[in-house]
Amino acid sequence: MTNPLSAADPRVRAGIGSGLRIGVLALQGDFREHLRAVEASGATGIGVRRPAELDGLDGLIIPGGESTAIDKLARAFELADPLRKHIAEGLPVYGSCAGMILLAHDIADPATDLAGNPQQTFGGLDITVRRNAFGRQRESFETDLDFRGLDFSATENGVAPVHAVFIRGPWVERVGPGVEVLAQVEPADPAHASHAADLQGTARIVAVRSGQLLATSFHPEVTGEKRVHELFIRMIRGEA
Ligand SMILES: NC(=O)CC[C@H](N)C(=O)O
Repeated sequence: MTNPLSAADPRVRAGIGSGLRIGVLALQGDFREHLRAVEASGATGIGVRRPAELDGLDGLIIPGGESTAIDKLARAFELADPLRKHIAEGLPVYGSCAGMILLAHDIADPATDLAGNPQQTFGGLDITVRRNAFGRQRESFETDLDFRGLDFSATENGVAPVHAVFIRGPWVERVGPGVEVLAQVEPADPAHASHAADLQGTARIVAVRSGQLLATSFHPEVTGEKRVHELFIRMIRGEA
């Protein structure tokens, strides 16, 4: 439980991320949008392409994009193993979409390369994800979600509505012990269908947290939604 910052708190005036160094893995995908969101919070945003750039970070964001490409590039740039080490040592990490896939322990349907080797992840989050899960016909859609822990004015883990944009996003098929579910897409009531996802009547998990790791299937960085990055910053600060 956290207390909302009072208006007198210098962090409110300076931006809640002020004084933090937050890296964004900048190999492929929409890292520029995340860097913008980080800078908007008052933190210093650092594009990470080399292992040495992981040192001294307060947190790291793995952006949306293509998880197979980010995996290959991370290995080619010799970032994958140092990143696994930092995650194991407790570096706070937020992954959106492809970033969620890269934080997952398991992929239900991993892509394989030409030699038949399955794509790899950095891991850290005890979840199984399914890629491109929301149906072939209309893989991208928008919907409103109830997101736990975003209403910082509430005393207990306040739920707040979030407008979420999904772009060929994954869903979470399994959560291990200690993984908290923060948001799900509910099957649309056909009378009030607000999204095109074919959920076959089953709610699907699209946001999770475990310790210092946060992941969403959707992209707050493209809608100007600041509260998910704010939650991540509060996690870094030990306030959420
Ligand atoms: N917008 C995204 O990040 C899409 C993720 C992509 N479908 C993947 O498997 O990596």
